[in-house]
Amino acid sequence: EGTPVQIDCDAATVSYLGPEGTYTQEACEKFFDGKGSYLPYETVPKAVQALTEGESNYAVIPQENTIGGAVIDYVDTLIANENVSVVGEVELPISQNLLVLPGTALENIKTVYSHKQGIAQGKEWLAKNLPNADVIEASSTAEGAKTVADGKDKSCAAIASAGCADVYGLEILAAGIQNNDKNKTRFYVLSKDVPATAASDRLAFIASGSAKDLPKLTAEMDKLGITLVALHDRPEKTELGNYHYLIECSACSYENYQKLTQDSNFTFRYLGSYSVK
Ligand SMILES: O=C(O)C(=O)Cc1ccccc1
Repeated sequence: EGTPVQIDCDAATVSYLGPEGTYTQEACEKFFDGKGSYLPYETVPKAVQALTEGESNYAVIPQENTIGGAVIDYVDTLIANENVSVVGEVELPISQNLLVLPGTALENIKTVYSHKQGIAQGKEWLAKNLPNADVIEASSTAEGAKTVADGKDKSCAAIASAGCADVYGLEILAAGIQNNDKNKTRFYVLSKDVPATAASDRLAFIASGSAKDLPKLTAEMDKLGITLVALHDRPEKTELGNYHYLIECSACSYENYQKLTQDSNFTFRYLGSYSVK
């Protein structure tokens, strides 16, 4: 029942947060089986803009991390781009590393670069091992690694993937420095296609309106046997107490989603029904 997600990996042109070596690139390769072509962009909004303007036919964006939580800027990007749908999800285990120029010792390091999520994930390790280092936010983990490589300054290090060591000619000074061994990031695969409705692993939508209407919605979900997987609130920017709720569920048919929308004070935007890789 309903339209399923259809993806031709060979024909996929995928925009993502670059440069080469980001975790998002790993997510792209996992989802599209290493097929298709990948176009790196400086920021997530630019990668999504590439999709909406037709430079790519998919965009992959980080959405939530075990340690850092929702990447709120990227949730906002999804909310702001009203004509994109979610066609897939990737869950990627994340292991963080401290990358340096070859021959750098821990004592040399004064500055550490990473993406906001990489900084959150390495926080405990940094507090213990480099308590006096300045931590500087980069647009991505790979951008931080590239900054260290290009700068040729042995007082600098980056928190990034092991793959970035190869890409940028850096050395792994410490491996597995994330605070938690179960560290994972969830990524969304976006498209401009009409959202699929056939039953799948997950179903996502945005409910916009007042917080006071949320208990009724979740009670209704419970009654229909729908499992809540994640719920993120972002301000609707109208008045305090009004939100866009990004809601992801499992065990939810499109028919049951439609039941939720009936007789509710929220405004709904359906994002799609899709599988998790
Ligand atoms: O900066 C990256 O490599 C990203 O893809 C964003 C990110 C950063 C840290 C963990 C997961 C995703």
